[in-house]
Order: sequence, then structure tokens, then C-alpha cells
Amino acid sequence: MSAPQLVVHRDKELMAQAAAARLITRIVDAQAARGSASVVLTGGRNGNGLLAALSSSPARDAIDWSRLDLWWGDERFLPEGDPDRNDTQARAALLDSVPLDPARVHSMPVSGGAYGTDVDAAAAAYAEELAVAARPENHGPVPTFDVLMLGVGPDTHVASLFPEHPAVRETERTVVGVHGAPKPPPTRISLTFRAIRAAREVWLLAAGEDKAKAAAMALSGAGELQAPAAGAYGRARTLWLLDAAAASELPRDLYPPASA
Ligand SMILES: O=C(O)[C@H](O)[C@@H](O)[C@H](O)[C@H](O)COP(=O)(O)O
Repeated sequence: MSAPQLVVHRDKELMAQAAAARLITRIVDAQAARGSASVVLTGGRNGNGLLAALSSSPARDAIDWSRLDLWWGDERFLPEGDPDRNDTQARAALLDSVPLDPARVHSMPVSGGAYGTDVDAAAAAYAEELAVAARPENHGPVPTFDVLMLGVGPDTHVASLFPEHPAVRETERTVVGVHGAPKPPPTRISLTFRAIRAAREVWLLAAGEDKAKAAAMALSGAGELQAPAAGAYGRARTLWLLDAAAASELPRDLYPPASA
């Protein structure tokens, strides 16, 4: 477990630009060190803002897109191409405009596809896809992702792990079907903490005033059942990327406001 580090940017646009630059560097470094890189994407405005910033960065061409594995932290269990799916939004923001190897783009299953409406079967299939990709040196049922990104909800949810929901208590499975999520749509697929914590680096993205209480709660010792963001950490690094508004209610020992 790595203790959280905080990076606070002036506003969400700067945060997206800086995070995109950071991600390019991590991917290029991983490809240099290990031949390929693996990244777990998140839905939400901040995750998609980062992808859009990466798309318009000239440095994006430093990435060897054919040697990049993409996974998702969670997905809304909706039909293929649905505009509310996280993968549809990621494709529009970046993926459609770069030469990825389609076999390395691991979207979560769609509803109405091979698993019909059975979200638990769909989740089990994604867990199997992760297990197949894991190497012996990963010592577990998922690959050691280089970077796993997570948006943070105002209720402190990450991926589709909502406060006090059964998925937060899951310790064995790496992927679960989520039923009755408090945020629509109610049926989702999510990585669990077990899979999230297999990542080398976990980055939590939070921007805007509506995230200030969530960030303060998760970073002030709240339990992961009540504040799932508190349970998201990486093996080597846990990084909170915030804008000033989201950092505005953090305890002063964590982040002194500029006027202090
Ligand atoms: O599946 C979802 O409903 C969203 O992906 C959600 O989990 C999102 O990541 C957070 O709510 C943060 O969202 P923002 O980045 O838009 O603030």
C-alpha cells in the first residue's frame, strides 16, 4: 500500500493537461522498460478531459500505440455504442484517433451482446480476460497495470464501487456485476479493490467544488466502506490529482490553501 501523494492544479483544464503529460511519460517509460504498457481508463468528465488533452498534445506521438493495453475500471452495462458507455466516450475523446491494436483494447462487455442481460456473467468474463493477460510475475489474477485512473464521485465512489454497496466488500473476485447503483444506470460492471490495488500507480482525479467534501473525507482517514476512494491505492504510488476547488476543504496538514 502506498500513501497518497497530492498534486493540486489551478483549475481543471490545467489538471487535464498536466495529467495527460504525466500519462504520456508513464506510458513511454513503461514501454522502454518492459516493452509494452497497460493503462486502466475511467469514465467521467475528468477522465475524458484527460484523454482529450492527450489527443491534442503533440507529445502523443511519443507513444507506441500498438504496444499499449487499455482496460476499464468500470462500465455502464448498456448496449454497444450507447453514448453513456465509458468506452464510447473514450473512443470519441481519443481512442478512435490513434493507431491502437484492437486486440489490446479491452472494453468491458455490452448488454445485449454475448451475455445478454446477465451482468454477473459479463463481469466473470472480464475477470477471465484479465486472468489470461496476467503473467506469472504479476503474482495474481490481473496484470500489474502501469497506471490505473479513477474519477472520484461526490459521494466518494470510485469505478462503480459505491459507499456501503456489496461490491466494496468483495475481497476475492476481481470484477463484479453491480446491481442497483445509486447513480444511473443502475446496472454496471466494476473492478474491485483487489484488481485496483494490483496497479503499479493509481491516480484519482477530482476537480470542482462538488468534490471538495469527498476528497477531504477520503484523505482524512475515512474507512473504505464509507468512502471507497480511501481504499484505492497502488503498489508503488497513489496520486491524487486535484484542482484548487476540489482541494479547498482538505485538512491544512495535507494541503495548505494559497492564502495561508
Ligand atoms: O460511471 C460513472 O457514472 C462515472 O464514470 C463516474 O463514476 C465518474 O467517474 C465519477 O462520478 C467522477 O466523475 P467526473 O470526473 O465527471 O467528476
